[in-house]
Amino acid sequence: MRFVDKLRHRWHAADTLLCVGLDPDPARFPDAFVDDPDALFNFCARIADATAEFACAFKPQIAYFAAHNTGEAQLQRLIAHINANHPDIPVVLDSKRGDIGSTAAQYAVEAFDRLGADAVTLNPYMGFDSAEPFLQRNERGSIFLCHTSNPGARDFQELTVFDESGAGAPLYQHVARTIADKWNGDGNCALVVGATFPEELKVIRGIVGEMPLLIPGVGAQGGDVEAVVTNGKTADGTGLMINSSRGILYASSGEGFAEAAADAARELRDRINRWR
Ligand SMILES: O=c1ccn([C@@H]2O[C@H](COP(=O)(O)O)[C@@H](O)[C@H]2O)c(=O)[nH]1
Repeated sequence: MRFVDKLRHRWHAADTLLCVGLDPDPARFPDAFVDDPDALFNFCARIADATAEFACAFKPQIAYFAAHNTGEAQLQRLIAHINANHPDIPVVLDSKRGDIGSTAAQYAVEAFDRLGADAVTLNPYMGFDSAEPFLQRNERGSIFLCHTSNPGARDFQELTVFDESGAGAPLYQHVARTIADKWNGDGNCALVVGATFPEELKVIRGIVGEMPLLIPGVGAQGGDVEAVVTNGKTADGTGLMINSSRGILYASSGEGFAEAAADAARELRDRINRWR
């Protein structure tokens, strides 16, 4: 099934807009994982199984795996585990790729063929030819950075740029408009918008119509759930993958870590649904 269809189906079937982020940091694992060579996989698989009923998507962040010798093999195994055991839940690989076309083609193979992700996060900075190898895989999702959640997002993303007609607008709005109008011919695009910028989120929703938005920044980064849902939802009360990673993964460092993660996921799912 196409990524966008899988996501839409999941929003409605499970009544959730929560994306569970998988950012495994061994320094924060419960003691039971200390001597486990497959700790990244085992920890994340337990979290995924415990939180699946509350999730519209899972988002593994590649850096937390690639930082370790056997990490990418464990990531591959984790995505295979999710695809086998939770086939209705799309996997978004957060790798923020972007390079010249020939190299981008290899990154597309990495994300979709080797790792088996349904969608991937991409940096649009290098332009259309850098995105094309991903866009051509139109059964998969291409999720472009638009307005990120970090304080430094302002450094470039809010600078005024001028298009060919001479009209000026902040760069993030130009990115949103270009992707919605020119890159999304197959309906397989989505955007990353930080929860920490709810006013900008409202503007972006106005530009992109029903396009799915991946929203990191609630939980540990302090984004406000009410503002995110109110400003970002579509007319039918969906349109969002609201991500929380550390707030769910490390809800407890004790033996009951998976149950604590499930409680945190349920609580956030419910808090999101209150404002839909
Ligand atoms: O603008 C962005 C884009 C991506 N991220 C990623 O999302 C998660 C957030 O983790 P929390 O623990 O919920 O803060 C993480 O993987 C980031 O790399 C982002 O935060 N902001």
